[in-house]
Amino acid sequence: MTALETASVPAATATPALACRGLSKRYGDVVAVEDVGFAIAPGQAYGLLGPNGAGKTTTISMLVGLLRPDSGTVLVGGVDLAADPTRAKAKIGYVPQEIALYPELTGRENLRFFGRLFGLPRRRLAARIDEVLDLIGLTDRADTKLGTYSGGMKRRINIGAALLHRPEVLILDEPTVGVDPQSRKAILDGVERLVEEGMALLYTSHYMEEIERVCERAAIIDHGRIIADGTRRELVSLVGTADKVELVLDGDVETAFAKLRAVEGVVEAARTGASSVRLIAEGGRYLLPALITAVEGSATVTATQVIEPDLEATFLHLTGSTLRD
Ligand SMILES: Nc1ncnc2c1ncn2[C@@H]1O[C@H](COP(=O)(O)OP(=O)(O)OP(=O)(O)O)[C@@H](O)[C@H]1O
Repeated sequence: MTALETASVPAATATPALACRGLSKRYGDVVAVEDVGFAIAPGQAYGLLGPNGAGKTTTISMLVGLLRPDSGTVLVGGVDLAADPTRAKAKIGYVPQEIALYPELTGRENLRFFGRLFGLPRRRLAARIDEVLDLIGLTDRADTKLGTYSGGMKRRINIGAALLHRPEVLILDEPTVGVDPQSRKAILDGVERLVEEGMALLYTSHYMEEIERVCERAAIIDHGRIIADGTRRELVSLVGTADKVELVLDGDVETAFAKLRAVEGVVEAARTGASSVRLIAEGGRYLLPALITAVEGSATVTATQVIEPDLEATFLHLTGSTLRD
């Protein structure tokens, strides 16, 4: 079961770790972000899912105080970012897409450098670096030069740097783009651990599998606007409850196809090959026995696949384009 499926709605009374309302930003004629708003409770992971250019990075830049919004407000742990930027920013750990680290220093030395920048006292910092290295799974490589690290390991050090000052909110902008599978796993595992420990997380990605795994709730963002938000269940229900059912048949496929089309619940049917058909069916996963029975006497079903609606399907449904366009 994914995080999105087990979501619980946070108590309305809790102060959100991060909240924004009415955020908008234009670049000349380009509306990069328009009227974006959401709230993330402590211990909750919130996803921003959208294709490249949807406005995710612009949104984040406004949330972390790097870009002044044309309009809208940002509250970090109840602190207004515009009114008290120092206190608000101290609660945020931000990991940008670009990696900015020192290749001649070791992983540990890079973390020490960033810790000193944050003004963390030397003794507390050493212990905190050990904790962070454990969390990002790089204790073993901590004392080798960063220049020898893979892209994914560098990204993990970048995440570690953002965690040193124990932020209340972690903001990750496409953290797994271009990283190796081992680092991807380490990043996702580490992030899940942090959320379990009570950190609020904002996670942007155009990989819907990651959003589904990590985030309780998500917003689908396209052309700068949030076009839908909610739990996975709420989001996919926008597509309807129909499943895609693919069958491979052996026998008189033409007759079997005609019989399948007539089964109650089948809303669409297409031949996808000499012996294969694709059906769109309400509750398709429960309809399989009826489909198999329906073709008896004409053909036998030799393989089946049921594809339930996912966030990708939701995105396609809402925007008419795929996430990876
Ligand atoms: N500095 C800028 N000047 C002009 N236009 C910009 C600028 N930054 C972003 N844009 C435009 O604003 C829109 C949103 O861009 P943004 O980078 O926020 O999208 P994104 O979802 O983060 O995509 P990506 O993952 O590719 O960064 C795009 O149309 C982009 O071209």
